[in-house]
Amino acid sequence: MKITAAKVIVCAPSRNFVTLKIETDEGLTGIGDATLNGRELAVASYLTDHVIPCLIGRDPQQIEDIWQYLYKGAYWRRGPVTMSAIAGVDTALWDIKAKAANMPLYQLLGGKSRTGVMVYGHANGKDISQTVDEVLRYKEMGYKAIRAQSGVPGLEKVYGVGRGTMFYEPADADLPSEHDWSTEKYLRHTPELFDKVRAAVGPDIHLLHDAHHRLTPIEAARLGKDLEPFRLFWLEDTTPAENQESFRLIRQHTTTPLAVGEIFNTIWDCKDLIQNQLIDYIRTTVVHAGGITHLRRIADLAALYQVRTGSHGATDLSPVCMGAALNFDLWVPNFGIQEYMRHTDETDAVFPHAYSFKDGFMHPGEAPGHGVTIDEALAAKYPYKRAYLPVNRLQHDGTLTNW
Ligand SMILES: O=C(O)C(=O)C[C@H](O)[C@H](O)CO
Ligand SMILES: [Mg+2]
Repeated sequence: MKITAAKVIVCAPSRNFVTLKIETDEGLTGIGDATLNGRELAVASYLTDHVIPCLIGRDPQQIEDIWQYLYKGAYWRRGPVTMSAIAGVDTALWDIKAKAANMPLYQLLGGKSRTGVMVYGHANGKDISQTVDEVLRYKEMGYKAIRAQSGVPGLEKVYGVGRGTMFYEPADADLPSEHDWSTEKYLRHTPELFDKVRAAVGPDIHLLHDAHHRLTPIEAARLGKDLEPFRLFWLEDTTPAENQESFRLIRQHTTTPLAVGEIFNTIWDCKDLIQNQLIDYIRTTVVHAGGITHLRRIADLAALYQVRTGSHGATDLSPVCMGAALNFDLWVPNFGIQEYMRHTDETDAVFPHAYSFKDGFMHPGEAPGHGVTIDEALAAKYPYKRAYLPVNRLQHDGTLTNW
């Protein structure tokens, strides 16, 4: 088999997505997600100008060799743009291989390890009472795991609090909008939020929370301790993880399980965190961490240390990524949970898919490949529209801080 053509499709049905489509001389095609929120065109150019010319004529069945060729062959390794581009290729190649075998991708990876993929949904509200109501609504819809985020009194705009319900899109303007931040207000408010949420939802629902990189290690340690009575499934992204060592301090102070990794691109970003057992869940994804081929490597390392997977699944990861992730999740032995932020009907129409949700669990479906396709004619009706993530400033003096 040979790769005869490849193209990048950029479209914006409700938000921007970058999709790579690979064609072969045997008529089989595969698609991969290469979306990088706010930097979509950089990945599109990386693929069109630098990667696609290297793919033409290669055997698409040699997934490992092509992965190594793109990773080592560029000389310049790692980084979100490179690794999202490699992920787009890798996902499309796994799609082709599974279609050639006439199997859903999870079968090719080794078959299913579980009956379904437990996912967590996003409940949020402008204050505690609205957030509690939303958590109860998610429980009603069948979710077994729910992430709770709420507005903080005295802060105008906070990550995780949407303008509507059931859909949350943080990339909200064509230049970065500005949020305000006060760690003191947030640390005062969040334990109270979980006190109320836990009391309302009962002991059996898994509760999660995302601090979105905004704390220092010692502040994170304090939050972890304060949340211990409410038995969280995980506390996510408490502090930036460029310095993996900083998680040791948090770990020394709290038994609240820690999750991190949605912005990681390679195994090198989490090697120390995993080997020193400083985290409980690794959140790397198919699209931002080099595709199925590399994610499998990370999961295998994590398994040695009883760290489980909990892949990122926000709306900026396209349905193509979700389809691939669900196949991966159904197979991976050390699975923990999968994030599931529902896409809009517009997005779903452009990306018809075999996956489904029932009673808090998802299933990738039985279609050959990863089970997601793209309606190119419909995609063409939604041209790219620049949209950026916000930035954050400290409320008391305007210093730029982590968003
Ligand atoms: O889903 C999450 O946990 C996030 O933190 C979402 C991110 O803000 C989003 O993917 C940024 O593009
Ligand atoms: Mg997050």
